[in-house]
Amino acid sequence: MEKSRPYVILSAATSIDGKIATVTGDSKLSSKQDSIRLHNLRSKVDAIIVGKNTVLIDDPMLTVRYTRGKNPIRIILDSKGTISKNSKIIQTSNKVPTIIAVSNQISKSNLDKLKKFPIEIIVAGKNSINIKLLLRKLSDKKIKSILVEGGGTINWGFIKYDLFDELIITISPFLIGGKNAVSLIEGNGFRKISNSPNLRLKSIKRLKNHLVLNYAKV
Ligand SMILES: NC(=O)C1=CN([C@@H]2O[C@H](COP(=O)(O)OP(=O)(O)OC[C@H]3O[C@@H](n4cnc5c(N)ncnc54)[C@H](OP(=O)(O)O)[C@@H]3O)[C@@H](O)[C@H]2O)C=CC1
Ligand SMILES: Nc1nc(O)c(N)c(N[C@@H]2O[C@H](COP(=O)(O)O)[C@@H](O)[C@H]2O)n1
Repeated sequence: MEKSRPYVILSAATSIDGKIATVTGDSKLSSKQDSIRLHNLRSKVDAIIVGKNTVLIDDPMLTVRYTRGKNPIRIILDSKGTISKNSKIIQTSNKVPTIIAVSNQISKSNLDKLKKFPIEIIVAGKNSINIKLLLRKLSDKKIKSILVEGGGTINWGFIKYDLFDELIITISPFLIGGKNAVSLIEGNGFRKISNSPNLRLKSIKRLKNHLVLNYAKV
């Protein structure tokens, strides 16, 4: 692992067929027990990252609620700074530390809108967000551990550049199907299995009908 970036854990709940949301964006795959596990994990990391589609579709809080513990910093990857001011993330930015990562593509008007809220804006990249550069900037801010909570497009962004250390996937007892449903990993994917990162199964935990798989990069 490079020293210049935080420790990165990719986290998601999938159906048995590897989807993280249906075609309509329904994504509640975890059980209550698994959500408690997730919130416990959230309380142990310095920051959570999600993509802008996840904010648009889920309107998440990304806080610790099902257990006691500190809220991590919330980081949204949103090149053009299009996040809605009505989103829970923006509306609670006075209570939970929040960073919006943008690129040079952001318009002045979007930047001005974001600057009205108590959020930090980090510019990292010319077009899309340069994740490697962003991680370096987060490292400079003493952020040592990050939980990446999707969606599929963001997951691919971390996987394709080999910018993660661990993978924690809950396999939920559902079958979703549909070529337009969101997969754990979107994007172009690898052309050969030999291009995949090598993963070592660290643990399997059974939570009734859910299985929590924890893989580490070899
Ligand atoms: N079951 C689960 O565990 C989870 C399910 N989900 C589900 O996933 C779905 C959303 O996933 P998805 O549509 O893939 O979108 P994402 O949430 O992954 O967001 C993708 C967007 O992030 C922006 N982005 C900024 N920088 C980058 C970068 N370097 N690499 C990739 N993307 C970047 C892009 O928009 P731009 O170019 O404009 O910046 C891109 O379109 C939702 O339905 C949600 O419910 C999400 C998380 C967990
Ligand atoms: N681990 C996991 N299981 C699921 O079933 C999920 N739907 C998700 N989604 C991620 O968690 C966010 C919601 O967080 P809040 O409950 O609003 O705090 C969601 O936006 C995804 O990032 N994860």
